[in-house]
Amino acid sequence: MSDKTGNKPIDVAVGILMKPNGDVLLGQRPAGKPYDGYWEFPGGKVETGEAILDALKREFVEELGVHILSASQWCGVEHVYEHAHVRLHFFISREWRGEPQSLEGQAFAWQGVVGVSPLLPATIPLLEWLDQLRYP
Ligand SMILES: Nc1nc2c([nH]c(=O)n2[C@H]2C[C@H](O)[C@@H](COP(=O)(O)OP(=O)(O)OP(=O)(O)O)O2)c(=O)[nH]1
Repeated sequence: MSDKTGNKPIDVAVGILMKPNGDVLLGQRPAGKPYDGYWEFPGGKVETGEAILDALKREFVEELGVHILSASQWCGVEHVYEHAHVRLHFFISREWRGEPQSLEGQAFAWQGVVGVSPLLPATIPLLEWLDQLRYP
């Protein structure tokens, strides 16, 4: 659905790398992007004609040098920011190759109970759902 300004949502592929102990990887948005300094799960915009899972894999290679081997689609969240109307497609991956590297100069952190802040507003509700999944 378009928002009240008539803008179509932008699809964003987002990945939650999850270790066997439940720890998940978060990254900090680099300077120059909207909401720089905020924490998020790694990912980025889906390009025209690109499958969402392909976008996820591409973003992880570009940002972190990580090759996602498998990922399952988890949930979708739509959010209207002042800079964009986004439709976030969250995936959970437990299988990847490579250690995350900071290829875009961003900080990242493995977290159990998430303690980094601030988080992107649309991502905040996900944490409670994620904890229900990780710590039933
Ligand atoms: N990666 C990611 N993006 C999120 C999350 N939560 C959330 O609201 N977003 C929003 C912020 C941005 O508006 C959008 C992602 O776009 P982006 O600008 O980071 O994507 P990109 O890396 O493709 O950027 P660029 O090519 O335009 O530089 O999704 C999240 O947890 N992870």
